[in-house]
Amino acid sequence: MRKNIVAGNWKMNKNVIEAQQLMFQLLEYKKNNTTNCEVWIAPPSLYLMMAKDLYEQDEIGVFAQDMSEHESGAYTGEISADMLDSIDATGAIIGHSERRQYHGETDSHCNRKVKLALDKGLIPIYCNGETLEQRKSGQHLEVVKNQTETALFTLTAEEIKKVVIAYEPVWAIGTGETASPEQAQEIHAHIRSLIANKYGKEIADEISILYGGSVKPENAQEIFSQTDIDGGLIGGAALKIDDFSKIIEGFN
Ligand SMILES: O=C(CO)COP(=O)(O)O
Repeated sequence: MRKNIVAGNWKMNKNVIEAQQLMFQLLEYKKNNTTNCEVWIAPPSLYLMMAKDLYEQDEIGVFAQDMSEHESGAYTGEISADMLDSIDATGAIIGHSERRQYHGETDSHCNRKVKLALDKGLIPIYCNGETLEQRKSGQHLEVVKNQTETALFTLTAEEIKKVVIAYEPVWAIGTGETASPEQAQEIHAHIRSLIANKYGKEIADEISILYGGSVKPENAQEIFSQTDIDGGLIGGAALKIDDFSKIIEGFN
């Protein structure tokens, strides 16, 4: 079902004490405030069980930042869908541009990961988005189309409904440069229409599409107010409770 979501991708930040502190702060915030969106976090995988123990009532969704394309076995360093399921994780981010850039991840890998996640009842947050070069040369719509089709269009209608998509233009990640609300809206509408063409409008209207890339307390509200933007995947500004809570309030 299409819902409003603010998700924090902590990336490779925070030691265990700092992570625990931020998890506590978020829980306190959730207990004391009514939020008009779901609140999810993706801490480093080392801390996922700690988050699950703390959020006893599933107040906050707990996501891995990545997940293996293999089911089990000799894959040193990897975490499987089955393992995430066994700790009752909510889901996993899949295909983040940093995984693509530094770890050679492709949309074919993403396709396998998304399927494995869905098979275990995990929510995949599938990330796509163009580079600066691709945008400058006017290829952004085509790039996002190819990414979306390769990674997701082998899914059934029932499966794709459960996927959350995060459009994250690479040039806006960690750079302080945000896509304008209009630029983001254009791509979000594009993604939704691709899904509508393949699966029908009813299905497309059920899918949450998040924007990621330098979302801050100052710009969250305007971004979230766009028709096809259902929330944000937040990096740097998810690391401080004050900033993250103000972004959540972008939905108030
Ligand atoms: O990559 C991101 C979230 O996954 C966005 O990061 P920033 O919010 O730091 O730009």
